[in-house]
This record gives sequence, C-alpha cells and structure tokens, in this order.
Amino acid sequence: MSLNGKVALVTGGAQGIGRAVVQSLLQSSAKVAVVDLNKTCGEESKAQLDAEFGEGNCNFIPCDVSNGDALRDAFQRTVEQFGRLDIVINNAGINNEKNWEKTIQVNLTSVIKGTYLALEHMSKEYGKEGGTIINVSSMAAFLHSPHQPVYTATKHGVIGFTRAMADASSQGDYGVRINVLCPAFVDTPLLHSVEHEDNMGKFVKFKDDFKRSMNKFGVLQPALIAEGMMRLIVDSTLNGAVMKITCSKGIHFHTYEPMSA
Ligand SMILES: NC(=O)C1=CN([C@@H]2O[C@H](COP(=O)(O)OP(=O)(O)OC[C@H]3O[C@@H](n4cnc5c(N)ncnc54)[C@H](O)[C@@H]3O)[C@@H](O)[C@H]2O)C=CC1
Ligand SMILES: CCCCCC(=O)/C=C/C=C\C=C\C=C\[C@@H](O)[C@@H](O)CCCC(=O)O
Repeated sequence: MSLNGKVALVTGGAQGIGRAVVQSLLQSSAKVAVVDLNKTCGEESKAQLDAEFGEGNCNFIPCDVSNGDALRDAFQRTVEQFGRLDIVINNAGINNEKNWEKTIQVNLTSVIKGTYLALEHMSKEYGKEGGTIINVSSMAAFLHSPHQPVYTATKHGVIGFTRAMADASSQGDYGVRINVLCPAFVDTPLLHSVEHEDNMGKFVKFKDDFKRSMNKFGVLQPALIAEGMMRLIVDSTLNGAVMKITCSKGIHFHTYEPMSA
C-alpha cells in the first residue's frame, strides 16, 4: 500500500508499538514525525530510520504529550516541516498506578488533546482536507485486571471518547475517520513495568494474577499491531471502529449490540 505524499504524526513513536508503526508508515512512503518524551531513544531511532529509509522522511520531535503547549508545538512543527498532516496516531501511554493522576494525563487527557489538535490540522471544519486519527486503547478495556485499575479506566475512556468523536466527525462532516485499536499483551518495554512497585504501587501484589493472564493469552509482537494500524489507516470504510488484536483471534473488530429502548 502506498501512502506517498501523506504525512503522519505518531506519539510515543520512539520505541515499542509506536516504533513498529513508524517503520510501517515509512515502508509505505509516508513522511513521519515521531513525537516522544525519550530523547535518547528518539534520536537513536531516527538515526536508524534515516539509514534505512533515507534522510528527510522522518523527524524526531522531543515532547511530553501531557504538556498541552508542547503538544501543540509538535503538531505545528510537523506541518511546518512536511507541509501538511494526514494521519495522527495517539499512541503514547504509561502504566503507573502509583502516580495515577499522571497515567490519566498521558493515557487519556493527551489522547483527547491530540485528537482535537489533529482535527484543527485536518478537519474540513477548519478548512482542511480531511485525514485519519487512531487512538490506542488496550484489551484491558475488555478484560480487566486487579493489577491496573487506573490504566484500565483510561483505556475504557479512550474507547468511549473515540467512538463519540467518530460520530461527531460523520455527523459534522469533518472528513476525518477516527478509530481505536486495542492490543492484548505486546512484547515491549511497557510490559516489564508490571513487576515494579515504582509503577504499580500497592497493586504490585497482584502481579502473579497479571502474569497468569499473560501466560494464558500469550504475548504479541509489535509488527502485528503495526499491521492492524495500517489496516485502520487505509480502509476508508472504517470510522468509529474498535479493532482488537489478540493471539487467539488475530486482528478483528469488537461488535456492539444495538441499544433497545
Ligand atoms: N505493551 C502492551 O502490552 C500494550 C500496550 N498498549 C498501549 O500501546 C501504547 C504503546 O505502548 P508500548 O509501545 O507497549 O509502550 P512503550 O513503553 O514500549 O513505548 C511507549 C512510548 O511512549 C513514550 N511516552 C511515554 N510517556 C510519554 C509522554 N508523556 N510524552 C511523550 N511520549 C511518551 C515513551 O517514551 C515510549 O517511547 C500505549 O498506549 C499502551 O498503553 C495497549 C495494550 C497492550
Ligand atoms: C502494562 C501494560 C500492559 C497492558 C496489558 C493489556 O493490554 C492487557 C490485556 C488483557 C487481556 C488480553 C486478553 C486477550 C484475550 C484474547 O486472547 C481472547 O481470549 C479474548 C477475545 C475476545 C474478543 O472478542 O476478542
């Protein structure tokens, strides 16, 4: 699939799932802005991607997505450098039950802010050409664990917000498709945070429950999540879709029963 001429912004793109998505976007000839807090990882990643895909296709923008002004600047810099914006992936996330307010800021508030900024740059409401937004939730929104109550709450929030915004987009004729992706366990640095008291606080005592669940359901590779992401990006029929990716069922969609009166 070719995304030649398209410009993407990926938050949390320096490692893990975001890194795999950036790689797939570059493979499809898109230009990509990698927005991430981790300067060392972001710069290393950019050097590797420049070597593989050539300079000028990828930009690293150091930014804490929970700082609203910094996130606004990151969007602005992307458009200044690449001339337009077509694809926004709100992927940055953390797992910290001890500093749970920060978890809400990064996993939910920043996804909301990232969606609104994306609309300012892509929506027909603002005189722009349209585009697509993908917000990253988690299977934790469907199968919760006592180990991660606030993480789970944020991932529920991302689904509710995204579905409502998808309806706003279609009814308001924004020309922007807005979808949500829910991976099960994925082999990334984030997954190792579940063992640490620094991250989990008092819930660390439930880590064996979490590990049992991981052993039962298996662990996915980031490349499969990137494949699902690319499907959401190119399939122009999808808006408000909730994509799940699990070991047992692979890439598939959640279906909601229609509400009866
Ligand atoms: N790894 C897993 O098992 C699963 C992960 N997810 C979600 O996928 C997304 C990506 O997670 P992973 O790649 O696994 O994590 P990761 O920890 O490997 O990568 C996350 C990236 O986000 C960046 N980041 C964190 N806080 C940031 C901030 N405030 N501002 C800017 N960048 C920030 C990190 O520096 C890192 O590069 C997250 O939203 C996570 O909740 C969902 C389901 C399962
Ligand atoms: C530190 C962050 C880790 C995030 C952990 C996370 O995302 C948790 C995932 C939890 C559960 C995964 C369950 C997967 C289950 C499937 O294999 C399947 O059995 C359920 C399929 C249900 C469906 O309709 O898709």
